[in-house]
Amino acid sequence: MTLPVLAKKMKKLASLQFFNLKLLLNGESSRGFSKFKKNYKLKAELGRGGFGVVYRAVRTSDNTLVAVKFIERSNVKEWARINGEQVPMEICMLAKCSKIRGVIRLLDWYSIPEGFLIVMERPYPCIDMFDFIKGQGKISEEMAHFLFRQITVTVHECVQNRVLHRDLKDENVVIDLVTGSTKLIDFGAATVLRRSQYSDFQGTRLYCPPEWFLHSLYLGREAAVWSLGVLLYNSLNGRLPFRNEKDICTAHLLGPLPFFVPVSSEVKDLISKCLTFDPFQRCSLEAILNHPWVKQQPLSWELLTKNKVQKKTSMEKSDDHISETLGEQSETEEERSHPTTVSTSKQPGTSDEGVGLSASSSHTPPKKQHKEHRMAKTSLLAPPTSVEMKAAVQASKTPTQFNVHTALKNQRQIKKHQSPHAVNSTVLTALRRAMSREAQNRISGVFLQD
Ligand SMILES: Nc1ncnc2c1ncn2[C@@H]1O[C@H](COP(=O)(O)OP(=O)(O)OP(=O)(O)O)[C@@H](O)[C@H]1O
Repeated sequence: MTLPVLAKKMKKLASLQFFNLKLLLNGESSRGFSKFKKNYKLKAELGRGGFGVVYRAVRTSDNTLVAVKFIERSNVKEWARINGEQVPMEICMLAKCSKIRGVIRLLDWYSIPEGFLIVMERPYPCIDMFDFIKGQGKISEEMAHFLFRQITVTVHECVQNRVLHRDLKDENVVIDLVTGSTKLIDFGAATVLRRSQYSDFQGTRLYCPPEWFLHSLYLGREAAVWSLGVLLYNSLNGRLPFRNEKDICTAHLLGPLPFFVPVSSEVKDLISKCLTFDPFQRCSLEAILNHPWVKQQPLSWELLTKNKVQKKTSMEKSDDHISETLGEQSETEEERSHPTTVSTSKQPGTSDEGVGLSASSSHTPPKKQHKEHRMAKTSLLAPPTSVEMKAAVQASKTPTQFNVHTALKNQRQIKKHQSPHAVNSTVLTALRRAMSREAQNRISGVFLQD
C-alpha cells in the first residue's frame, strides 16, 4: 500500500470515527436511525403536510400498526426537554397529552442528524376529517355533532394539561372508522398554555381569529374556540366560513354568516358564539361543552354510518374512495375487519389561496344549491410569510378598498420556491441520506473491527 493511499484511508477512518462520535452524541445508541430500522418496518406514505411527511409503518415486535412522522430539524421552531434530551416541542406536547383518549398516542421517537422520527399509534382503518368531509361535500348535523363533541372534549382536556394545540382543523383530526372515535394529531404548532397573550403563530391562517391579524396577538383558549367555530361551520357547509384575512376581520360587519345547508338554530347559535369577533365576548370552551346543541345525546356511530350505507346503496357502489386508507388490506399487515361505511372522494388539490368561498361582500345565502367545496388541504398551501402577514394586517387596518387577497397573492409570487413539493423532496432526500449513512456506518463498523 502506497503512502498516499494509506494517508487517504487514515483520513477517511478519522472522519468516520468523528461521524460515529457525532451520532453517539446525538443519541444514536438508543434513539438513532439504526434502532428505528430495527424496531419498525417503514411502508408507504400516509399523508403529508407543510412541515413533514407521515408514513405508515409496522412495529416488528408485535405487528402494531403505527404512523411515523419525519420532521426536519430546520423546520423545528420551538424546542423542549424530555429527560434532559432536547426535542421538538411537538414531541413534548404529544407526550404531555399521552393519557388523553382523544389525542393520538405517542409511542416512540428517534433522532437522526437531519431531524426527528415520531412514532404514533395509527387507528385502522382511519381517515382524516378533511377527506371524510370532502368525500361527502358536507356531513349531516348529527354526524357533525358526533365528531365535534369529541373534539371539543379533547381540546378542553389538552388545555387542562396546559397544552394549547394551535392548529385545530379537520386535517388534524383522524377518525377511527370502526368506532368513530376521533384522534387529534399534529402538535407541530402546539405550545404550553399560558394566561398571557401569544405573539407568535404557526397554525393555519384561515382558522385563525381576527385579533391575530389586527393586533398580532391572541389568547390561547379564545383562539382555540374560534378555530372550533371554523371547524364546525366547515363540517356542516363543506366550506370554510372565511376566504381570507379580510373576511375574517370584517365578516361580523355583514350580519350573520350564510349557511348553505338547512341546519338547526341551536348549531347556528353555537357557531356564532364561537366566531364572535371580540375575543372577550367569545364563548369559552366550557360554554361550548355546556351548550344545548353539544349536550344533546349523540346518535351512535353505527346508526350514523348505517344511514350512509343506505344512501350509498342507491348510489354507485364502485365509488368507494377510501381505498387509499383501506388499500392497506392488501399489505401483509395484521388485518382487522372493518365496515365499509363511509365514502370519500379523491380530487386533485388545485386551490392556491382561498379554500373557502364565503360571500365576501354580503351574507346573502345563494339561491342555487351549494356545490363547491374545499379542494386542497390548507396545510398543503405554503404557510404565510411574515411579509404576507404584515400585508394582511396592514390591509385589514386600512378602511379602503385595498384588496388583501391580491396583496397576498403578489407577495406569494416571490415565495414560489416554498412549494410543499420542494419541502417533501427535501424530506425524502434527508431520509434517503440517513439510510445510506446507516449502511455506510455498518460497513465502517466492519472495517474498524478488521
Ligand atoms: N397517527 C396518524 N394516523 C393516521 N394518519 C395520520 C397520522 N398522523 C398523520 N396522519 C395523516 O398525515 C397527514 C399529515 O400529518 P400532519 O398533519 O401531522 O403533518 P404536518 O406536516 O405537520 O401537517 P401540517 O402542515 O398541517 O402541519 C394528516 O392529515 C393525516 O392524514
